[in-house]
Amino acid sequence: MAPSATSPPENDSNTSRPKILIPEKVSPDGLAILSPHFDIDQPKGVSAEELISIIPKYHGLIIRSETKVTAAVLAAAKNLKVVARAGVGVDNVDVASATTRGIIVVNSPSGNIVAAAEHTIALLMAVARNVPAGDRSLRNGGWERSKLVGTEVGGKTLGIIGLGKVGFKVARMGVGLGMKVIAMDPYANPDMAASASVTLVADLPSLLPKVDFLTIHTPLIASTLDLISTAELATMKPTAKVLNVARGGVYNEAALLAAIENDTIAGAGLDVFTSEPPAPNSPAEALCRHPRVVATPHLGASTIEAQENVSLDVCAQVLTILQGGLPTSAVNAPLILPEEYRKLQPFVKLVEKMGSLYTQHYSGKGSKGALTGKHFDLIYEGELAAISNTRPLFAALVKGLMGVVSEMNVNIVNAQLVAKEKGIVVSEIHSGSHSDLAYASIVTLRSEEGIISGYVSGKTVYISRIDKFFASFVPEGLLILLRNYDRPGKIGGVGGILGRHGINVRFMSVAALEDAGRGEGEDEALMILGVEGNVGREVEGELRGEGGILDVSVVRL
Ligand SMILES: NC(=O)c1ccc[n+]([C@@H]2O[C@H](COP(=O)([O-])OP(=O)(O)OC[C@H]3O[C@@H](n4cnc5c(N)ncnc54)[C@H](O)[C@@H]3O)[C@@H](O)[C@H]2O)c1
Ligand SMILES: O=C(O)[C@H](O)COP(=O)(O)O
Repeated sequence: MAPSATSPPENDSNTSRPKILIPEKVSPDGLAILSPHFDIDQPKGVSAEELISIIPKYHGLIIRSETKVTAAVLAAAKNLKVVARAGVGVDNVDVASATTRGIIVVNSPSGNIVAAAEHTIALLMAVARNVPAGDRSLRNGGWERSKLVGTEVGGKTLGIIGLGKVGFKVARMGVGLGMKVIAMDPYANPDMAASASVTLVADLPSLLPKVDFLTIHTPLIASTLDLISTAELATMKPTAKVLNVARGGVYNEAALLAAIENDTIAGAGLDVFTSEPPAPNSPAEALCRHPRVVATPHLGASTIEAQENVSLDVCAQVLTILQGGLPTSAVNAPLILPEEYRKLQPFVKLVEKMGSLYTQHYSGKGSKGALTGKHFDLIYEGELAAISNTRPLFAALVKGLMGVVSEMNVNIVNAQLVAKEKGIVVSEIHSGSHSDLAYASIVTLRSEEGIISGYVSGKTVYISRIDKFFASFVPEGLLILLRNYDRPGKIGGVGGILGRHGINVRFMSVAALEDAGRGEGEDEALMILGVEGNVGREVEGELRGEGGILDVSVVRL
């Protein structure tokens, strides 16, 4: 069966434990979570070509902003289940390509927010008070007091573009410094902004001419690339200074350099660049050397605390994913609330088993077993029906259906794509609470050829129905399903055949027709045997030949 987000990975044939590659400096705190379970490699200075050549043997990749996880890297990563970004920005990861391949990308959305906001304030104060210039001068034997007169930030206007997690923290810190804070973010919550004494404005023309300091805290996306360029800078006060602790490219670097050189604006504090480190002879390099620019080498998240946070955050998620669970911060998967996760987890296992049972039980029965073009109803009854986000169950079904017939790595990230590609249509039906249900929740998989139902008790999953037969058995290990006439002596005959072939019977359950379902000639039962041993074609043939046996299927769950 192909490994996925809902099952532990198969190991590379040369290793005994799954392997994790960490080509950048990641705090050891999180690595301690992983080392008991996985082999961790931390090579230094891995080039793009080297990454492509070594990635096939790894199941997890943990990175920061320096490693470029390109489509070519992901194409070579035949065992990879997860790319974990120990930080926020995933602009160095080809997320679309990872999604297509079913590779989960996770990040740490909040671990370094305080660090980034504080670094913004550090740059704000540094550019306002010429701290680096004073330090440089003194080191060179100077004592330049009059040349380095700064400006106070208290009472000044701080403009923020992007009032998300970092932007909002910066806003609160700015207010704390006595600044007037105005912000532009079309998706910001106006109530939250008002509660933090931030005035929201509708657009850049309403913001730029007013600010003494401008800071951007958006991601770098198509709509924010070159957000501030020559035209925008020209509308600002010549005394204004700009800050960038978000991503290189939100200010056009050439335009920013020109604006500082021709006194359109007064200076800049920059932590991030379009190319890191800045390319030789590029505008970014000239900005870094400019006397009115304070520059740092992408240090926004580089605090001990932030690195501990992000490391713990992503390593916990890598462990969860590689052990078959759902991550808390997947970039390319639907979010699921923790309380929903607790409720859903056993059902994820159940539905995957049901899908796998479906494919194996109905396969070999002519075209009826084929999955392409098949329509399934996945029906949730009882408490489960009240949960709206059942995407993990949908994914578990597709994985279960496909897992036994395909090498494809199906998981919550790519399940919809895979289902579409294979022509599998699943209608999820939330059928509400029924007081007469025997269990708190029942899941039913219904298709043209039959019905499979199941339930969960504690952490154990059970199948309660196959077609017209009602049973209760744990769908685990090697099972033989025998449809037979419900007459005495069947069990002995079957037991004799299995015994002759050295097959051990772990359990046996007989599923009968519901009384109401008994009609004329319906004297059938379904025998479910949990077995250990090798059930080959010969055994199957002998079972089929046994008098009164109508149908045999062997499934491994
Ligand atoms: N320098 C560092 O070390 C460092 C550290 C942490 C975060 N970051 C970067 O900071 C940025 C912000 O991070 P965050 O966690 O606050 O992100 P976030 O997603 O919480 O916030 C981004 C905000 O930008 C807003 N936005 C998007 N497009 C916009 C537009 N065109 N105009 C105005 N607002 C727009 C969004 O509505 C959102 O509120 C990211 O690029 C992240 O990678 C850098
Ligand atoms: O996106 C982020 O989290 C920051 O830019 C931090 O990047 P880093 O992990 O490379 O310091």
